[in-house]
Amino acid sequence: MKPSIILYKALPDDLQQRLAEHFTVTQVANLKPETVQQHAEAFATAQGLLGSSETVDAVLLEKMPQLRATSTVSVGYDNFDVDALNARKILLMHTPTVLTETVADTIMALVLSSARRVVEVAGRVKAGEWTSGIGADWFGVDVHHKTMGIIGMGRIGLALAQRAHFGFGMPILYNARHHHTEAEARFQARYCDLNTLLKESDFVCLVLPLTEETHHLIGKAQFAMMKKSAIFVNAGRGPVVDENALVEALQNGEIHAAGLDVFEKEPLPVDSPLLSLPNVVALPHIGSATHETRYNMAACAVDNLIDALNGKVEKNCVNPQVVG
Ligand SMILES: NC(=O)C1=CN([C@@H]2O[C@H](COP(=O)(O)OP(=O)(O)OC[C@H]3O[C@@H](n4cnc5c(N)ncnc54)[C@H](O)[C@@H]3O)[C@@H](O)[C@H]2O)C=CC1
Ligand SMILES: O=C(O)C(=O)CO
Repeated sequence: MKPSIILYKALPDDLQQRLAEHFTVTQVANLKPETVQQHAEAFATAQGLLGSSETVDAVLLEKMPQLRATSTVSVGYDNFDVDALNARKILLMHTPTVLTETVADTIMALVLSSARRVVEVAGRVKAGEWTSGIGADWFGVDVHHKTMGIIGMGRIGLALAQRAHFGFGMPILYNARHHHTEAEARFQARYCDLNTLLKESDFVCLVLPLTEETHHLIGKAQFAMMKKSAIFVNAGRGPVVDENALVEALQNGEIHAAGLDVFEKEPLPVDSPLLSLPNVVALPHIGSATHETRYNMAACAVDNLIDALNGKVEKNCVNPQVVG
């Protein structure tokens, strides 16, 4: 008999078919308590769980006593209670690598659009304000050859450094938990402590996972250390930044501008003060959102679940130690 799984995300037809070849699939809209209750039997017998963005905590796991593997269509897994999964020896699979280059492209888009005020001035053109030659009030600031500081030199940080170094001639500073010899050799990236990075960078780019350690890592004191001309970019996770402190830093001119793909609360509330600041480019968490990459992530997540339920955890597994 095929193992049963819960699918809580719409997938392309061919991937849905691939899942159905291996599993008995129950598709649900989300993992809200009402949904779980409505499909109680399917949750009670499911050995696998595949989807993205929803919270997977100890309360949900209690409803899934047979669960052996979860597969998220994302590289970040801060929405999972990993301790609770480990305690039950449930595997957690994720999708690193397939999205790396696309997310690095998005970060460069944020760097360029916030520095050159692309969104703001394009809006002024559409509003009919371009009626004569433009003056300094339409100007931005240069990106090329400015110093880029990368907080979190992992897969995406490295792909960002590559773009900034080879494409824009930017000196790279970075902070991470370990020295990154590849970044140092290929891009002459210089390791520095966080405070030095904040003080010396023209662009401060955050590509960190959300953990207990990184929660509100960047707050009032950190914005105060940045240059007044600094542009702050966050494409990691919203809660790594104290958003009230960010708003204050932007309003008080402590930093020049911000480019943001992630927020403390998503979707960003329509009354967020960030939305009324002209020096903020706010995107709806589109780091990996291209047709190609979202397909590749979904395909990777499907393969990951098939592998995990067959005991194969050589790649894309967050907690392979729970096997055996
Ligand atoms: N905006 C978006 O759509 C996307 C956002 N992300 C976010 O980007 C994060 C990074 O992804 P990858 O580069 O693939 O992960 P990765 O695991 O390769 O890199 C993370 C880096 O952060 C460093 N790090 C972790 N804790 C740290 C700390 N306390 N201080 C300094 N450095 C620390 C690690 O050493 C590592 O170098 C994901 O966890 C996710 O939250 C990822 C994909 C898309
Ligand atoms: O993969 C992730 O972690 C995202 O944030 C979306 O691609």
